[in-house]
Parts: sequence; structure tokens; C-alpha cells
Amino acid sequence: MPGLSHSGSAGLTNRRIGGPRRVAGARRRPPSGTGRGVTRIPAPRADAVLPELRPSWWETGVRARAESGMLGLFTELPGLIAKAVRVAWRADRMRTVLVTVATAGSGAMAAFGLIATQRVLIELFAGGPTPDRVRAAMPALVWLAAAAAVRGALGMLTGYALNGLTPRVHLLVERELFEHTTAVDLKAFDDDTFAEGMERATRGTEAAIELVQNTMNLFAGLVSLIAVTVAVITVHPLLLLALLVATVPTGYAALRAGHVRFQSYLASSTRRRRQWVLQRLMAERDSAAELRTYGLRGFLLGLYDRVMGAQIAAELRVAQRVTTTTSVGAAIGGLALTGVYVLLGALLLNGRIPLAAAATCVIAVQAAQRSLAQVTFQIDRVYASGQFFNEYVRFLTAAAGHLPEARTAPAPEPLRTLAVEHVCLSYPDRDRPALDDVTLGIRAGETIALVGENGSGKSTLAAIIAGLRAPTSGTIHWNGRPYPEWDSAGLLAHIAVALQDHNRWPFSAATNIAMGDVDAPADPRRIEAAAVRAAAHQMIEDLPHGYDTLLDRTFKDGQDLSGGQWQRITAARAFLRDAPLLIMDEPSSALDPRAEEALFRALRGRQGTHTTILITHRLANITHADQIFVLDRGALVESGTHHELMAADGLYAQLFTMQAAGYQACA
Ligand SMILES: Nc1ncnc2c1ncn2[C@@H]1O[C@H](COP(=O)(O)OP(=O)(O)OP(=O)(O)O)[C@@H](O)[C@H]1O
Repeated sequence: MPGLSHSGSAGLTNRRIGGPRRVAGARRRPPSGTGRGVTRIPAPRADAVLPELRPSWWETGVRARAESGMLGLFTELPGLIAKAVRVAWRADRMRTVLVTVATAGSGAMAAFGLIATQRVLIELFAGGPTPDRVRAAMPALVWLAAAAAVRGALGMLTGYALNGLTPRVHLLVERELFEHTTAVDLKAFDDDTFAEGMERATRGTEAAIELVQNTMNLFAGLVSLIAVTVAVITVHPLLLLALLVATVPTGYAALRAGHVRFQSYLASSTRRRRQWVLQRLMAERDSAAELRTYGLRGFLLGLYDRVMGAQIAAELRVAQRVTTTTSVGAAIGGLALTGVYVLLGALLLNGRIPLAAAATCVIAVQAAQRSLAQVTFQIDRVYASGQFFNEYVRFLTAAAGHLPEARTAPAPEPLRTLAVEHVCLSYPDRDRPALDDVTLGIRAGETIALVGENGSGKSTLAAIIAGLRAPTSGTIHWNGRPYPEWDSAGLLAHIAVALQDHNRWPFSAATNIAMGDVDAPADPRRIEAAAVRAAAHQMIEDLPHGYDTLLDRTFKDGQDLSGGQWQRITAARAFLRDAPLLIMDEPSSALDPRAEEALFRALRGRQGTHTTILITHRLANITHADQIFVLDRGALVESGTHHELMAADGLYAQLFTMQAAGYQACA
């Protein structure tokens, strides 16, 4: 954060070595002031202290609505509504139809109610004694009550159907997202934009619910508006003019107000995000010690005052615009209503419409304005939630490009030979390839070691052999046939991998191990045997609930394990699979000497019958390997047995001697 470090150093100088007085002076005095012979450091502006924030993915919808013009809004709206209807239809056809029909029915009842109202008014305004007029109005009153009752019942039905529909929509889109995220090639995760797209898509799954709800509410508002219009035209065609005068300017003003409200929300959200940054610095554990050691309290509080001062000023400017726009909107609404009354008065005086029709029109205008408020509010919401949902749709399209090719291929037979031929791999945005023309051969039953300094490409090669990554060029052959010609799931079933960056699955110890062979029924004896081989059995037995202990503190009675204990669980998971090819990437980096000895004893037990590929920096553990391959900056530079490599006196011998010397010096 350049701005922060700039002002940070200025502030620090200020406190510690006196030079700071210059900074304080610079801040207090105008630029043309004093400061002879002193280097002037300009007072940090608040926006320089915490510079422009990166656009945040969770603000996409709000930002889009704040920036959209009226034309953009109405151009995009139909597409968003279509997406909402499609997703609702796929999630639950019956409920989608129910909501639509019930909403339309409710609108029809609203129209019917207005027409009944007019009939009531006609009878009440007719001549004759009051009891007679009331009696004459009775049938229309009954219709009016019935329409209101049916409308209420349909409203309830819509509510029930919508409540059942939205969780199904969420389930559908979320599952679809997970189907993609779990199926895409590992390579996709190397792409930053893919990972960011995934985060955005997660917000998009929530937005799917909002989009469907908002679209249904918008539909309800529109139906009411149409119903009122139909009723008004039925009562008297001329009243349509009054309705237009009442709604068009008000609708426009409401949409403008919605636009600035979103801008206001965005402005306050910028303040909140800056507050979070400062909160992290001043009120969280990570920074607490350094804050005190360097006496940063005054500096940070000063920073807070400047940043928040500037932010609140910006927010107030937007708030003033909101107030102006909403006041203008309210004034337009008032004027429109006055216009309606003037128009109605004129029509009445000219005898163009009867009194009952004018009275119905007043009621209709009020109903129309209520529906209009709902429509404009929902337009904003459909637009905003639709933008989030678009992120979801965009991600699914991008993810589809990373899905493995669907094809039928034979499942491989047990391993006889494995050949790595001229394999290269370049990660995105890296100048140097992680693997550069690597060729090597492995026979079934061998124990192989991959050795090399950090970043030499060992894990990358292991991932390619494990079938987790495809090489940029070159091929790997399983029993003489290239990997892509085998069924990929069948191939993976022959390989067990203990990854260097293993995951800590939030399940019980037993499940964590059983996951090594998730298709087989969890057999406690098999789990225990795998744990014994990984030196994990006793450690698990000592946990409060043994193998049933939950290994995540999120859960009640959950436990966390040390790094070395997790490493034993990971090794046990790989042993459980009992695959012909076992790849272990740094399986003992966090193990104590006793556990390490036990683990390598188990691994040596595989030699001759099962194939093992080992990656380790503890070279004493691999002296027994049938072949040791030494990598340097992505290239295979040496290979042979321990004795051959020591005799060759190359990189391996250098590394081994260096490590051995460390032990000998202490012996
Ligand atoms: N996902 C990735 N994206 C980009 N670069 C990567 C990625 N994974 C590894 N690299 C780079 O590729 C090179 C080889 O990495 P690799 O993890 O294969 O080395 P290694 O020999 O296993 O290292 P170590 O001994 O530290 O585990 C390194 O320069 C590393 O920074």
C-alpha cells in the first residue's frame, strides 16, 4: 500500500527522531509558509494515505446500478428477467406456474375490485332515499368483498409457492456451481481470474434467490399496474389520461431517486471498507504487538481521522444529491396528483365523465401509485441482483472451458512401466518453465526418489505423474500408452498421493483416513492398519474420542492437530488406498524422528512389490531407493542409485554431504 507506507514513514519520523516536526509543520502551515532549509514533505492527503480501493466483487450489482443510465437499465432488464424465469422454471416448474398464475389472478381481482367499486359509487351517488341507495349498492359491495377475499387468498398462495421456490432455486444454482468447481482441471486454479470468478459466482448463487424473488415482485407490481389501467379504461377511456399524468412523471422521478440511492450506498460502502482496513490495523490481534512496539497509536488514530473525515465529506455530498433528487421526485408526484385533480375537475365540469367515474379514478390513481412504487423499487433490485447472477453465469461459461474432455477409454491394467518423455510444464505468468524436457523411466515395484532444491520442479513432476496436471508438452506413458488414452478416473484409482500441501478435512480422524478410498465401505480394521503404517494409530487413540474425534474446532468437541499429526493422517489416507503407485511429497517434513523412522520403514516395506515415488529433502531416508532423480531449475540433471550419485560427485553428492556434515558435526 504505497500511500500508507509513504505517510507511515512521515508519521514515524514525526514521533521518533524529531524530523517529524517538519512534517507536522508542513501539515499546519500553508505551502508558502516557513520551513527554510528544510525539505518539505507534503501533508499526506487522505486519499493518498489509503488510496483508491480496488472494485470489490461483492459490490458488482450496486455499482452497476449506480452507474447505469435509464437506457441501459431498460435495455438489460428483459434479459435479466428472462434469466430469472428460466432458473425458476428449471428449479420447480409447478411452483413457478403457481406463482405466475396466482399473481396474474390477483391482478385480475384488483381490476375487478375497481370496477365493483365504481358500481358501488354509481348506486350511492344515484338519487333517492339513502337506504334504497345502499340496498342497490349491496350486490356490487358483495362482489367487491369477494374480490378482496380472493385477492388475499391468491396473495397467500403466491407467498407459499415463492417460499418453496426460492430454496430450490438456491439449491439448483449452488449445486451446479459445485458440480463445475469440483470437475474443472486443477490447472484452472492457476488462473487468478478463474479463482476470482469463483468467488463472484458464490455471491451469484445468493443473488439467484433475490433475482427470482425480485422478478416475481416486479411481475406482481406490473400486473397490479396493468389491472388498474384496464379497470380505469373500462370505467371511462378518458381516465387513462389522468392515470398517465399521475404515474409517468412519478415513475421517472422514482427511478432517478433509485439511481442516486445506489450511489449513496456505494459511497457509504467505500467508507465501511476503509473502516475495515483501519479496524484491522487498530483493533485486531495481528497488529497489536507492533502497534505498541513502535508507538503507532497516534499515527493510526490520525490516519483514521483524516481518512474518515474525507470519506464522510464525500458521503455527505452524495447524501445532499439524494435529498435533492428525492425532494424533486416528491414534488413531481405532488404536481402530478394536482394535475390529475384539475383534469378530473375539468372533465366533470364539461360533463365528459360521471361523478362515480371520477371518484373511482381517484381510488385507482392511489392504487396505481402504490403499484408504481413497487415496480420502480423492484426494477432497481432486479437490475442489481441480476448483475450478481450474471457473474455466476459468466463463471459457469468460463468453467465449462476447463472441464476435462468427455470420452470413453479403457481403464488401465496394473502398472508395469511408467515413462516420462520430454515433459515440459509452464505455469501461467511464469517466464521460466517449472519442468524443462524431463525424460525418465520407472518399473513396477521400484522405489523412486525425486530430489532437488526448493522450486526445482519435484512437486510439479509428481503432480503430472499423478495425473493431476497435463504437461504443456511431452507425454507420460502408463504401460506404454499415453495417459490421455486411458480412462482418467481409472488411472487415478491406481494412484495414491500424499500431497505436500495436504488438506485438513473437517471430519473425524477415521473419515479423514477412509477418504483415501471413498468408494469402499469404511472398514475400521483397514483404517487402523493404514494408521499404524503412518505412525498415526497411537496418536489417534490418544485423542479424546479416538478415531471418532472431529478434527475441526468449528464443531462441538472438535480438536485441532499439530502439523506433524496432520501429516501422519495424510500419510495414513494414502496408505489406505493401497494403490500400485504411491506418491509421497514431503511426507515427513513435520514428523518427529520416531514417526519419521516408522513411516519410512513402512515405505521400505513396499519396495519390490509396489511402486513408490518419494519427494524429500531428508536425503538419508532415500539411500535405499532404486533410482534417484535429481532436478535442478526444472531440468533432470542426474539419476542413479545413492552410491552411483555419490561416486559421480555432482549436485546430489553436494546436497547429501552438506546434510550429513551437519549431523557429523554434532556427533
Ligand atoms: N501453481 C503454481 N503457479 C505458478 N507457479 C508455480 C505453481 N506451483 C509451482 N510453481 C512454481 O514452479 C516452480 C516449481 O515448483 P515445485 O513446487 O514443483 O518445486 P519443488 O521442487 O517441489 O519445490 P519445494 O522443494 O520447495 O517443494 C517454482 O518456481 C514454483 O514457484
